[in-house]
Amino acid sequence: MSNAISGFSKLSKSEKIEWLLDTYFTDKDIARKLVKQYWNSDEKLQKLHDEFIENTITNYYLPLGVAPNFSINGKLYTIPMAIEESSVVAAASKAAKFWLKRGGFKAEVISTEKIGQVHFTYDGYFNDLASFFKAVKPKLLSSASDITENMERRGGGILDIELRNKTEKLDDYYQLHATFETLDAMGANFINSCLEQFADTLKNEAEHNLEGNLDVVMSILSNYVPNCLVRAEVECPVSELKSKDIKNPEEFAEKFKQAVNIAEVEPYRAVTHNKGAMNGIDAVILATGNDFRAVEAGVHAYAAKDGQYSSLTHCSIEDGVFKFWLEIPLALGTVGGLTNLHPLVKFSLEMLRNPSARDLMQIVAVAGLAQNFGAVKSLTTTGIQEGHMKMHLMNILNQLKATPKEKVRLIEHFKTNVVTHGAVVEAIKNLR
Ligand SMILES: CC(C)(COP(=O)([O-])OP(=O)([O-])OC[C@H]1O[C@@H](n2cnc3c(N)ncnc32)[C@H](O)[C@@H]1OP(=O)([O-])[O-])[C@@H](O)C(=O)NCCC(=O)NCCSC(=O)C[C@@](C)(O)CC(=O)[O-]
Ligand SMILES: NC(=O)C1=CN([C@@H]2O[C@H](COP(=O)(O)OP(=O)(O)OC[C@H]3O[C@@H](n4cnc5c(N)ncnc54)[C@H](O)[C@@H]3O)[C@@H](O)[C@H]2O)C=CC1
Repeated sequence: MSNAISGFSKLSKSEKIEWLLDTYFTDKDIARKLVKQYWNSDEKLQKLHDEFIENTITNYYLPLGVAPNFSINGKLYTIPMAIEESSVVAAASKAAKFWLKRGGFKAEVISTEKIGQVHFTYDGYFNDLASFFKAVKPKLLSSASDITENMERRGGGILDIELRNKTEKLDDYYQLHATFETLDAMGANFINSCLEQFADTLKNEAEHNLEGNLDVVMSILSNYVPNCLVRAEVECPVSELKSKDIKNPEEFAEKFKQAVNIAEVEPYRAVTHNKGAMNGIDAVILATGNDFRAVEAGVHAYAAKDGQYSSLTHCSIEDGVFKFWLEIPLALGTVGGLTNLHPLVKFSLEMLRNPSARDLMQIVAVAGLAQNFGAVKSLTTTGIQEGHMKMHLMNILNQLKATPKEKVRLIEHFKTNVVTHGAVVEAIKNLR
């Protein structure tokens, strides 16, 4: 415990860095130089980034790539993607180009309801609590009117509050289960403020008008939003699947469907299958300044909604038509959070023509579907390594500190040779 420190948060940025260097690094000059190398030379811009979180010491770069040629409901988009993994942007771009010639992507928002809960305990009779809730519900709603005024003016606000009896799961456990429409905001802060107000009102009213003890445990939105759903899909006649990598479209369609069916019934495969979709989803979520932890948690809960973790995408072949679709819950914002603060987020949103939250839900779902299509297409044709390792080659060359000249020679060499880590090591050895 000799590294424990009290009052770290109160130190200045430089003091924090010096403490880190003294405590953990052998070559402090190199470590200090690295940390400072990532500072933006524009001090105002750096300060903006410093203030996003706490104890900031420097910036952590992720590449921002773009995938062009996405036709979504007849409109063309170039989709921004912030991600560290090679081949994801290439796969998205390739899938976009593939479907551009086959009718493009269709997407629709099914619902936009957000959820929040006040979790509380009550040791009296349920019937008493139910009558009390009925009487107090208008007060719960009106007590939050200061918070909801602006949202209501925009057409959103609180949709409903229900009392839920959870005592079969846990002694004395009840909830106020509230639903919200938060329009272009993800809504976490709005919902949490409403919930905390409900909790105060509930507690105060219970003290005077309810027999027994009512205790509020916590008030928080849920990141599980099964009624904030978006669907994206592609379809075309099986015969039109024919392309550079698909010589026999009927065989491809059957095998692709089989791969999706496997992910529907086999959790080990479903997790990896969905990871492929999340490659696209997370990259757009990050580029547009949304909360990827919230999205990840909610999407995976949805994938397990029927009691077993399963595929987020589905496939059918009916009457010679291949159809592939994805349905996911997404609580996104195009206002609030980081969206109006991070200059690259603003840039990304402008590139997407300043979408509403509903538009962004569709774009993100399409990115997920495209990514999953690209991965499963590779898996069921060439195998994943061929394309992925082709894209990963530059990372291996950089790891091996290849010179610019060596890179040119080896990129040429691997146009006709299979990329594996061993093969690249061998080839660079032969050159040197
Ligand atoms: C990697 C490709 C696209 C190569 O595919 P290819 O056929 O070698 O590409 P190409 O050189 O013929 O180019 C065709 C198009 O692909 C795109 N493309 C091609 N190269 C680039 C590039 N350098 N930069 C940007 N875009 C690129 C681009 O759209 C290009 O068109 P163009 O721009 O020339 O008009 C293909 O093999 C592929 O889609 N592979 C799938 C890769 C993948 O899914 N990667 C994710 C990481 S693996 C993983 O995490 C998930 C997984 C697989 O486990 C999920 C699962 O199991 O389901
Ligand atoms: N469990 C979770 O997911 C939690 C997430 N968070 C964080 O909360 C943030 C998101 O919260 P928000 O309340 O969305 O952001 P926010 O607190 O920045 O509020 C956005 C506000 O924008 C205003 N607004 C302007 N135009 C609007 C429009 N057209 N539609 C809707 N609202 C409009 C509204 O007053 C709205 O409340 C994210 O950064 C997230 O990481 C915070 C707590 C918990």
